[in-house]
Amino acid sequence: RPPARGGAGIAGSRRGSERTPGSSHLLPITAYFMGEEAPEFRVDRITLGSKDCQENAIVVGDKTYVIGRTDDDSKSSFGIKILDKLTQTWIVPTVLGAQPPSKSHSAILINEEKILVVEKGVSLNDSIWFLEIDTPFVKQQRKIKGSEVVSWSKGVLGVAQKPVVISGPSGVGKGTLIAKLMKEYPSKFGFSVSHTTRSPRVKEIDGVHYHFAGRSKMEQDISEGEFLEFAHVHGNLYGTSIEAVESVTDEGKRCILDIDVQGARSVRASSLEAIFIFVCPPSFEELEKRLRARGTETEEQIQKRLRNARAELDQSNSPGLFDHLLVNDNLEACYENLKKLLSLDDDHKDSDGCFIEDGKATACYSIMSKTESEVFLQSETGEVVKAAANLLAVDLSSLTGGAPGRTRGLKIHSINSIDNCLKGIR
Ligand SMILES: Nc1ncnc2c1ncn2[C@@H]1O[C@H](COP(=O)(O)OP(=O)(O)OP(=O)(O)O)[C@@H](O)[C@H]1O
Ligand SMILES: Nc1nc2c(ncn2[C@@H]2O[C@H](COP(=O)(O)O)[C@@H](O)[C@H]2O)c(=O)[nH]1
Repeated sequence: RPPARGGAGIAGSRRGSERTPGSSHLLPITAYFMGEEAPEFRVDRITLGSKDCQENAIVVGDKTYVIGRTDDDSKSSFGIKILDKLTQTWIVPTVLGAQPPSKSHSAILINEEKILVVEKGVSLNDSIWFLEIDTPFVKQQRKIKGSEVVSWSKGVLGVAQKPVVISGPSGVGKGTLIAKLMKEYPSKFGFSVSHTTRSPRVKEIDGVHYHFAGRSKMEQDISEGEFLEFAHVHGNLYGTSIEAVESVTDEGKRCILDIDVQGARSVRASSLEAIFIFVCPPSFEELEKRLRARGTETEEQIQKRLRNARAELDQSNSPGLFDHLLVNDNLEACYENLKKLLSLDDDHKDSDGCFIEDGKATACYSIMSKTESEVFLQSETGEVVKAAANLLAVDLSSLTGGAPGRTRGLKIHSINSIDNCLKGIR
């Protein structure tokens, strides 16, 4: 809200079956059917076995994941089915996460947790996806739902600066400080727009200050793993959707979260690496004065917020929770201190780790082979292999995140010749 505004718990598969290292491999579904007896499998409108790889079957232990494409009248989408070899049954899993564009693709098993899917006919930036089949998030969701789950996660080149979590009691000036920061550095920082069940204040805009949401829809989205954190604050439900944070980061900006202490605790416990700042008032009396002067709450609400403020101030010293405490006495002085804190954190300098000049150009790569940490992609645009960009290596050694957000830390570089590529494989 700059400055209007601001959980608990991110979300992990049953994996009973044994897997022999090296037993996983990629094969066309047709080959699978030819080689082994399989139960009847009817998928309406999945294109099977074409040269364009509109479907793949990937064997992981006792399961075969079939990633296909279904077309209905208006659009095509991915269809995923799992063949359980032990029970000889087909399972249709719940598929979480935004799915790839679904044109045509190639796929390969990266490890027992995820499958790399490379889309063709879209920009390189949009072409790399992971289908998570047994990551901690998928395991957790499987437990919650009591049924089979898989989840998409988009691969993003490079790493971003750590998000900044700002907490502190209501009325201390978090929103005011954030608004100053966003005004001075509009291209550097982006605000994580939270969801809340509270009613909008005058001048608050849906989608800008908050996503104002109905409780049942918000609770459903939380149960489906869409939230990084959520909390009941001053009688309402507030939460940070994963999309709120990822969309800021996708724009190349550093994400600022204005959330309460419970939310900060949840983010600390999540996989999101962030900087945590607690903003204190110079005194309790001054806090009360600011809350009243803002004039946005009823007397009853002010009393509730002040009661909660005492508890939040008590928790500001919780070991390992906040990295920095800032006292907001004089606004300008506090803002300067905030800026100092943020520029000190340069351990994650902006870098996209990408050596490809134009990630926006349409790409048509398919998976050629893989080593321990790299996957080699070959361009299908025609020309022979001599052009550098015809062969790409995707370095998967430093991936971070994953479903239910993005998989970041991809590095892609071009390979000069097929010989270099083969050397990598040998
Ligand atoms: N250093 C300061 N000195 C005096 N007033 C301040 C100072 N900082 C902020 N204020 C004022 O205090 C009021 C509360 O500030 P703000 O709305 O930014 O608080 P907040 O921490 O974001 O509250 P909430 O958690 O309820 O969203 C505002 O009217 C703001 O103008
Ligand atoms: N845990 C979360 N807390 C949040 C979130 N968004 C805002 N907040 C906090 O709520 C209070 C009240 O905000 P207000 O706009 O009603 O005054 C404040 O402390 C915010 O920091 C959220 O997504 N998660």
